[in-house]
Amino acid sequence: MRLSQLVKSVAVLDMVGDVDPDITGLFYDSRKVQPGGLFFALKGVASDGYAFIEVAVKAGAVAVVIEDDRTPADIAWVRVADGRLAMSLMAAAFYANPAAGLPVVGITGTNGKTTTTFLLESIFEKGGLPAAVLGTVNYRFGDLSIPAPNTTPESVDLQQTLRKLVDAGAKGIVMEVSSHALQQRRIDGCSFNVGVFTNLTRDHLDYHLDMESYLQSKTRLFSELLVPDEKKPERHAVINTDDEYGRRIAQAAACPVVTYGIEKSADINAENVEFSVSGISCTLATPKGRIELRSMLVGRFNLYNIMAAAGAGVALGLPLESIKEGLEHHGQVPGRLERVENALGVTVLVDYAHTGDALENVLLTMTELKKGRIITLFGCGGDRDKGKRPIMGEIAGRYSDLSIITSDNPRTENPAEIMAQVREGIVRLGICEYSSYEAAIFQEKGFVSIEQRQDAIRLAVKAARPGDIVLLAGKGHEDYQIIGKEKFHFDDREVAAQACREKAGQNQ
Ligand SMILES: CC(=O)N[C@H]1[C@@H](OP(=O)(O)OP(=O)(O)OC[C@H]2O[C@@H](n3ccc(=O)[nH]c3=O)[C@H](O)[C@@H]2O)O[C@H](CO)[C@@H](O)[C@@H]1O[C@H](C)C(=O)N[C@@H](C)C(=O)N[C@H](CCC(=O)O)C(=O)O
Ligand SMILES: Nc1ncnc2c1ncn2[C@@H]1O[C@H](COP(=O)(O)OP(=O)(O)OP(=O)(O)O)[C@@H](O)[C@H]1O
Ligand SMILES: N[C@H](CCC[C@H](N)C(=O)O)C(=O)O
Ligand SMILES: [Mg+2]
Repeated sequence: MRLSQLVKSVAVLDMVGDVDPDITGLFYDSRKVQPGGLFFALKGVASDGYAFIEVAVKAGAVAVVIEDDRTPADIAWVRVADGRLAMSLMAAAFYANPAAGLPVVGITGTNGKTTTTFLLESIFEKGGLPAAVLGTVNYRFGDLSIPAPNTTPESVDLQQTLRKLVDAGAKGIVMEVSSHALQQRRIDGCSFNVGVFTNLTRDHLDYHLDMESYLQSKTRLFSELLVPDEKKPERHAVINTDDEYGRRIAQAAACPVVTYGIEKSADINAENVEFSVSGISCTLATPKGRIELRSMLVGRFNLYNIMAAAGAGVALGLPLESIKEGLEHHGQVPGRLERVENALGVTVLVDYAHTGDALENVLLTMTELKKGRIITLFGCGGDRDKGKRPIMGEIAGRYSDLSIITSDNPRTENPAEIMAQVREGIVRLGICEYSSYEAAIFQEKGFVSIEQRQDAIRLAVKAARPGDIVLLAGKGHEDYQIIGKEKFHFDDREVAAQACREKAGQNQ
């Protein structure tokens, strides 16, 4: 595609170059530029992309997009006010707007996005619209599964992936929209039909700095990206109005809002709710009618996810029967309260709770359902929000009989320091600290710190008695551990299964 054609999709401030090069690819990282590429020189947190123009040109870039007053020599360039926005719009144009003609649902919020995408994928399927799904676990459609380095990919990768999945036959798109993606305009080239808000609680304050800024980035989806237009005149916001931030977002929405909630009266409410170890049964009252539902998902927080998915289905005008079937017959959401089968009589669950709110919700559910004791193992990721560490420590300590602090993905931080910050939260409860030997035979409420996650999981299994719940939190579906800048294979489910087999073998 010619550069002049590509720039039609953006507001150009200035443009220089005697030729109109044919652009064969879009790149935002000089290290990945291919000959014929258009390079976007973006100002980032860690570096300024302008500094890499020379490298990009050497690698074959034929034009650059810049967002400041400097002017590169000997290369065609385009100046725009916001490079990331321009990149999103150009990427959509370059890949022939894969999302334009399809129903597209974007889900945002601190917790519950991945779970809700799985429910919606199932609803779309039952409604005869097999959907492409992009989120934390992977980017997928049918047999195609692409690894997901980020929950929401950078705009160029997003549009390229959507093109691939739509060409493979996807009839709808369901995607998680992270606050980073909203802030960085990764999704501005996508035309959404429905936006879903799940909830907002503390996370990512390393990046957003405070809750107001975090809220503002989430709000963009509803106030700026769901404005009805001639291409998509029917757009809807589906919002959890039990959440105080949800109520504020509903007021800022640029399109009709479908509200849902358990506590407050909303367009979608749940009646006759029964929670048990085997799932949730309830009647969903929706503007289109009632749905009698039996879900295999466990816990009150999952009822919110069910209502979010039902709300999106209703907003899209899908038949109630498809919504019911989709919600009742979906696969296991990987690493979300995923059971590790064992012969010990212990309920071993792997879960992705990596925020205080998620951990509290899961532990409240466990507290309601428990027959024995609760053993919780978790850590906190490095190079991420430090403030949530003691909060998570305190929550684990409050609800668990034994808390095991361990390493998550330490990244470039020292795991022992991260664990010490988690420990501060538990210590303030005055709970007894055990050695690993004492923890294995614990009688009283206590906690222990074990840095190697594998050893920590073995200890959790060793300490468990029949009837106990072992919750392995924070890494969910992840099959790796990031230490320094390297990724090593690590899967809580595999390690726990092995530990259970070993213990069962010793018991015989
Ligand atoms: C904090 C954050 O979101 N950072 C993203 C951001 O980086 P940045 O703007 O700071 O980039 P930078 O490193 O300063 O570099 C500036 C520019 O120079 C370029 N560059 C850099 C070096 C070089 O040699 N050549 C070159 O061209 C970079 O590619 C970039 O375009 O833009 C980069 C390019 O798109 C992203 O790769 C990067 O994501 C990093 C890897 C990341 O870890 N992001 C996480 C926090 C994230 O996005 N998470 C969310 C939420 C997860 C959830 O809770 O579900 C997600 O959607 O996954
Ligand atoms: N609606 C909810 N409210 C609070 N906690 C939830 C909710 N749904 C799930 N959780 C908890 O949060 C964890 C993460 O859930 P899920 O992966 O669905 O969220 P997410 O928003 O996709 O997270 P991420 O930001 O990491 O992508 C779950 O493992 C569970 O512990
Ligand atoms: N998408 C989340 C995942 C956190 C998972 C946890 N295991 C960690 O590495 O911190 C994030 O980037 O904050
Ligand atoms: Mg997710």
